Amino acid sequence: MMGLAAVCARVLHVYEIEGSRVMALSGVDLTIHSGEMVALVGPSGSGKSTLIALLAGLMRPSAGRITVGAYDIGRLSDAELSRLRGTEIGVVLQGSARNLLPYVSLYRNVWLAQRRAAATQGIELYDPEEILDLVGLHGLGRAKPGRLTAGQRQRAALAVGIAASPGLLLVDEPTSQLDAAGRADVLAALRAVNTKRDTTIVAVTHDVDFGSELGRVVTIRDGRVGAEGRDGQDFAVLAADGTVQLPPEVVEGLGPGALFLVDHDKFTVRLRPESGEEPDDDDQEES
Ligand SMILES: Nc1ncnc2c1ncn2[C@@H]1O[C@H](COP(=O)(O)OP(=O)(O)OP(=O)(O)O)[C@@H](O)[C@H]1O
Repeated sequence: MMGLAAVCARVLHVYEIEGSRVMALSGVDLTIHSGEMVALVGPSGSGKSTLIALLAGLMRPSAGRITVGAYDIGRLSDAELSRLRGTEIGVVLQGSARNLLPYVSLYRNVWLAQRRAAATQGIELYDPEEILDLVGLHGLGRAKPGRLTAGQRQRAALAVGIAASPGLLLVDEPTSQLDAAGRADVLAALRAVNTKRDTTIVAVTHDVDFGSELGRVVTIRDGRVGAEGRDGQDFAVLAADGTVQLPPEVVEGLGPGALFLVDHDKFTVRLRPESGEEPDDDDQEES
């Protein structure tokens, strides 16, 4: 299946527990293109898991819109969401054990995950051995999860996640508790899935180095898209309501109340020069 795009538009999510409300997401605007690999990073409690659960259709947003491919997640029934998760959207939960049945072989784990998709017409299924090869577990089809290293188990969890050839693969903390070699193997497996199957991949991670290896790094801060990293550079992101978050250290450096010059003709914004600072050529032209 072709990679699925995912679009979040002004997404809000509120949890209600015992009469109190927690605003977990407060206006997420994010477009993930078909075939992209994206890391979601950010401080604990910033809303990453909430966002991935919404993309997986495990919950519906309190407000705003989430589309995955042609599906509007907020408008689907529970049964439709459940079907989507077993087929077009693959989900790998945090902790490989939660994705694997311990008492059957890897081959059987992948095969069982394919059963539901097999009943849905038009989905191309690969042989479980081929899927295990893709994530670097060649020859381990007969092994049970308990015999594997932590890194191999995580890749087996990925194999189960892609068993039904999803267009979007969502992975929560794929490298937690892995050593450097295990992390490199998981990265290679994700890259193989992305390039050979064109699967769109979104991974939540606390591991910033791993995240930057995926290419596009989206920082979630206080329930919103706080920043983006691409090719080693950091970018601030304009939200649909016109706000831009800056990293806390930049806010501290500039000081609250710092002014930005808005050029309405050029649709540009830049930091107002300090008084006494030489204006640049542009400023002279304009004055
Ligand atoms: N089921 C829930 N009920 C109530 N509040 C919740 C629930 N799940 C998350 N929250 C709250 O929503 C906010 C966002 O949590 P979330 O788990 O999405 O953040 P996170 O960035 O994934 O954090 P972590 O990196 O620690 O996993 C936090 O304030 C959290 O306490």
